Amino acid sequence: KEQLMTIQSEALEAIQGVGTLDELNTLRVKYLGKKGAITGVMKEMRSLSQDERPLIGELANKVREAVETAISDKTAELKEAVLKARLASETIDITLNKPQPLLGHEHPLIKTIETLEDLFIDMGFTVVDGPEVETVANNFDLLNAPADHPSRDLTDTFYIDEGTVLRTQTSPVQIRAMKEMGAPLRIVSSGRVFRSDEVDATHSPMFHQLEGLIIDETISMANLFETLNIFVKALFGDDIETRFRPHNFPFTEPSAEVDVTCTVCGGVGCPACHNTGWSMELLGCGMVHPNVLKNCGIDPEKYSGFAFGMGIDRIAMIKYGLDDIRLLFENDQRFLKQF
Ligand SMILES: Cc1ccc(OCc2nc(C(=O)N[C@H]3CCS(=O)(=O)C3)cs2)cc1
Repeated sequence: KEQLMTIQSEALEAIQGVGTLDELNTLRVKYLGKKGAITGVMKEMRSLSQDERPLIGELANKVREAVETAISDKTAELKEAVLKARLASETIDITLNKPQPLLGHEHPLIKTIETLEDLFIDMGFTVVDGPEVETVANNFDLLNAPADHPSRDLTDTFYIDEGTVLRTQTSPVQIRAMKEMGAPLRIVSSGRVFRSDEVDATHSPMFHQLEGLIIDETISMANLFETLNIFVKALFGDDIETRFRPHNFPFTEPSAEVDVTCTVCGGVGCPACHNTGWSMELLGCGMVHPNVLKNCGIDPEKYSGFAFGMGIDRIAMIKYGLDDIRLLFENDQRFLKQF
């Protein structure tokens, strides 16, 4: 009797103390197995008297049940603990903010080109494109540039060979369109142009230009002024004014350079416009020179037209308040991701 009670208290205490299912299994074998402690006592029952045997047998079963219950409870407890530990380690907090995918940004120059082209498309122009490597004829001769015109010099123009250049303006695209499509015509062309200028905060050997050209039977200087006025107000806002100063270009006569009131101070004068109140020479324009019409097979007696050109990089710099044109070409992510 004492043996059984000792076995029970040892077993129950040992079961309480185990940490893992393996240890618990070892205890189950130790107490309940074929060679276990309780089985051992049962075997010694033969030595007991007739009247003692049933008593001890009953007690032994009670001890076995107590140990089995304790083991199954502990098994459940340990399994529960294992499950809880596993759930804790595998918990995913869905409210954590995951790193956002890097989104692409449209380059400020592309945004400006798209804005400008959309404005002219809304005014009835068609966008045309052309090669960046051009013939001297399309880039100078057919544009009525005299043979000794300074713009032809190596200081201004990149030559591929004697008859081939990197275009210095997008005008050759308009020349090609005039030769291929004839009049009437309403086109804009934009793209990269190349000038072997000095490089500084406002000059780059490669920059971007947008040019427009209208040719029809009754085109006048008034149409030109109004078209550019509407364009400038659409781009910079209604209270921006334009000023046309006489100028001359080989490909237009008469010609004008266009100033617009400073987009920073609205015209009262500020550091951005050197206190003049004006953004100078934002674009140039003029009536297409009759020689240019003739060079492209269009009768200047029947047709007239106007043309204009602007530096897109310059407009982007004004629109986004940039002070160095090179920011547009360096591809510095810190700059680009702001747009
Ligand atoms: C057949 C054809 C006939 C005429 C043409 O005249 C295009 C024109 N461009 C300008 C002009 O001032 N352009 C400059 C503005 C700033 S810039 O980017 O440096 C170039 C005036 S008239 C074009 C094509």
